[in-house]
Amino acid sequence: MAKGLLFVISGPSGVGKGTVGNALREKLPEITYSVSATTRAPRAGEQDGVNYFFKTREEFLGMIERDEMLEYAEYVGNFYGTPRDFVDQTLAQGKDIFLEIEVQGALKVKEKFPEGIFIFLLPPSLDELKDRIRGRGTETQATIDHRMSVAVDEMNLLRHYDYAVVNDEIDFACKRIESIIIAEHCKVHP
Ligand SMILES: Nc1nc2c(ncn2[C@@H]2O[C@H](COP(=O)(O)OP(=O)(O)O)[C@@H](O)[C@H]2O)c(=O)[nH]1
Ligand SMILES: Nc1ncnc2c1ncn2[C@@H]1O[C@H](COP(=O)(O)OP(=O)(O)O)[C@@H](O)[C@H]1O
Repeated sequence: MAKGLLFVISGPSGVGKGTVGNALREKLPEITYSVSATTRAPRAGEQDGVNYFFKTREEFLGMIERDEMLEYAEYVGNFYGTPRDFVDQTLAQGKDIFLEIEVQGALKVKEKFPEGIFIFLLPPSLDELKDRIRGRGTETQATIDHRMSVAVDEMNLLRHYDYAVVNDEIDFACKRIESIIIAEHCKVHP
């Protein structure tokens, strides 16, 4: 059986990875998403095992030590990582897997899975990005400033990606990603 394809959707905080990811899941329910582990505190409405596996720092470090992470990154004071087994099992079953992760982690995945398809989600502008992070209302001013400075550094890494998708309108961004998925499956040499 042919292995599935690994897609990584990355980009700065607040660009709309979660929003576009949710819209994509609604349109394409057959898509399998990896659930990350994190040491960040759950936000209102987030569920353990659905949005993230919420871990203590000790538990997370244990997973790293046991080599259970495909990649992990420290991002704005918390750890985030992709459990390796689920990704391997999904691909072995011939299914595609989607990772929605920040930029450092995406580049680590690229070292291990150079055949992966790396999609960078871009904001229409930096001002719009700041408005989106602020509008979400989940971050303090200090965290917003920190996330914005990280965002500028992250955008400089666009050249390592295969595709750039501007998230101007959620529907348009989804269409672009769907088109990429279709095109990748039509490749003669995937
Ligand atoms: N490297 C890495 N980044 C992740 C992982 N899971 C989530 N992230 C990223 O970590 C960043 C912060 O996530 P979060 O605190 O949920 O905030 P939000 O995505 O900006 O709402 C985002 O860019 C996520 O895409 C992971 O497993 N590995
Ligand atoms: N295309 C879009 N147009 C307008 N607002 C958007 C768009 N995509 C996302 N947003 C808003 O921007 C904020 C950040 O989106 P989110 O999905 O949480 O980003 P990320 O997961 O990349 O951090 C949310 O309030 C979301 O509703």
